[in-house]
Amino acid sequence: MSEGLQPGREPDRDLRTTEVDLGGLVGVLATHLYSTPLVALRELVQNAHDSHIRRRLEDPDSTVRPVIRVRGDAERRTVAIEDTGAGLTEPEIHAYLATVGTGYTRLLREVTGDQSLIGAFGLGFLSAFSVAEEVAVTTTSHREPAAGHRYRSRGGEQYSVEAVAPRPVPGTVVELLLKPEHAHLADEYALREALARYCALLPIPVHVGDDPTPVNDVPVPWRQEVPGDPHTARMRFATAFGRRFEPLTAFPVTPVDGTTDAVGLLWVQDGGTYGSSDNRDLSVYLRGMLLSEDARDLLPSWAGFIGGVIESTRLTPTASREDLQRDEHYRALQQALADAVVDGLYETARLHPAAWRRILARHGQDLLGAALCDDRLFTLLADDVPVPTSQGDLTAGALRAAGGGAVHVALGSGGGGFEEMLYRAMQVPIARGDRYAVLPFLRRYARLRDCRIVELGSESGNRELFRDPERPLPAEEAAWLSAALTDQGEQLVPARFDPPGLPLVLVPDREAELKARIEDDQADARIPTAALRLARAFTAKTDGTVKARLYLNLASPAVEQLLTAYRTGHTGSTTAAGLLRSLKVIMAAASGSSGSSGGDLTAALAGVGTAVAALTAAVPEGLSVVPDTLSGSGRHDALQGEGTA
Ligand SMILES: Nc1ncnc2c1ncn2[C@@H]1O[C@H](COP(=O)(O)OP(=O)(O)OP(=O)(O)O)[C@@H](O)[C@H]1O
Repeated sequence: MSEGLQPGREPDRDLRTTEVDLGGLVGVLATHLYSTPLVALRELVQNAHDSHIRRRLEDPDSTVRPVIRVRGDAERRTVAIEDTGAGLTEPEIHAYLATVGTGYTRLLREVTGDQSLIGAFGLGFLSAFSVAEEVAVTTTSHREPAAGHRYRSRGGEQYSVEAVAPRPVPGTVVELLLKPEHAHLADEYALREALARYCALLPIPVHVGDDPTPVNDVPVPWRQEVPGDPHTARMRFATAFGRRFEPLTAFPVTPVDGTTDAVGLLWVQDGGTYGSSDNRDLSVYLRGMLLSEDARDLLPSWAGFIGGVIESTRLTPTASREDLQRDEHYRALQQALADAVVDGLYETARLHPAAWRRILARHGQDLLGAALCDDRLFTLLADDVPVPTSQGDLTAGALRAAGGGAVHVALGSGGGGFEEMLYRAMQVPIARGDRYAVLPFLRRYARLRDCRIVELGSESGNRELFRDPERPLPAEEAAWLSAALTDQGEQLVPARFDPPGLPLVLVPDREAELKARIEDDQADARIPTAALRLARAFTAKTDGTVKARLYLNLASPAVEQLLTAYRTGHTGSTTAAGLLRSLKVIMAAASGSSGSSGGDLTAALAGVGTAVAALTAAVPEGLSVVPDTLSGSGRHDALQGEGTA
């Protein structure tokens, strides 16, 4: 610790008072405290509101109907905020309006305990100077209805007060002569837009210009006086408030015992969200006044589809009253809002099935991810949320039923590879594991519902697809088949798989594919050097000589017949093998997996013609090239196999 700072020791120096450069301070407060010029209007409307509350507290018998009116005059470049509240006496102008850091409002709240008063810092009025060249406040106090005073100031540092005629009814009008750069604030259309948001929860009607309808005329659904069905009232409010999206449903936020006092409304927004898109939109009000328009961090990060409005007296605003202190109340509210979203979705699923279906269709992708973040949400969504599959969106339950009790998910990115072709032949839908949250969601679903998950494209998934043959093929037969069926870079793998009608399938080696792509000379031009060096260091470890595996289905009648023919020395076996080889090439070309191998398509097509010609060539009476085994049901199956594949 330095010598100058010692705890507990009284300084024995002369105490002097810190000087304040008032001009500088006023300038900073007026110009830099607030992020948008509209905040000045909010502060002045809020003062008008507080003044009405003051009037009610001091003069409970008053019959004056509280009204706030804001007028813009584009030609004169002025905005005026008018109230019929308490007004100010001349000493009050000096003591409160013109004293930075002191206001009457906070005192009044402390004395009366009235929590509907908004002002606290004694700073807000200064914001008028951030948008105005000159400010005039003409006021008549309800205590001295025969006296009028006008405060005037340019810049806020110096001011004058003069006696003027009293206002017809007590109250105040604050007039701003706007700086040229803020002239747009005088546009009444823009004023209406901004004030509708700022004042949505204010209990006193706020009018713009001569409009007889207040900007805040939509009933606030969590206030008791709203008549009719609560859901209708909620939807009405959400529709009026949600600026960017139509609401699909709306549900309440209610105080959580001892934790938060927040009340309000949340809604599910229409408008597609994909994966990580974040359209969270939360406005926070304190004592009826908008504090923050973008308090999205109070909502759970997975709730990109939620909009809402809440109010709470426990949150502490920053002095600019545009943001919130991140204190324990803030954190408690975060938790409460996450619970409110989950409760609301449960309520929607139960009470509003049509809206629930729209939400699932609209936000399925987001909900898949959301379900992973919240256990209760997972339970709600496990059987309802649509999962993108090769056969369109399906629930995990439908996916499982169509997969014979297992959910199938493809890990590859392209889709449409051999797995898909194989499963299409079996009518089994495959979930798109490359889409946001699909794979972890299905893994969790499989654990919850105790069902099998088959991950295609992984080694275990391929093993699941291609089972080992019951008996290994004799080496000599395997060698003959390999020579007859494979092309360069292909490896023959005898196996058993479904459907039995499919005699063989060619599966490209994904790592070899990657290696070929990375080692391609042109990769230099497309991939940054450092990344390419790393990638090549990795692919150097993969062998890459096997570009594709040809799985031969020993459970297929066509293959069985072929082997029988070969074993009996039937002359047609070579022709039949040639046909299968052509089939392989044609299927690989059709499934788009012929890139790295698979043979020449033109040659394969020609091969079909040659085989047909050989099988149908005129032969002497009594000498058949087609043995019985191939002319019966086995042959029929073999042809069917070609057809289905
Ligand atoms: N329209 C008005 N009618 C009557 N009194 C007003 C009006 N506007 C301002 N005042 C008085 O001027 C005081 C200072 O206003 P100012 O906006 O600077 O601070 P505040 O409203 O008290 O607090 P905050 O900075 O939190 O808004 C108020 O407390 C109030 O006593």
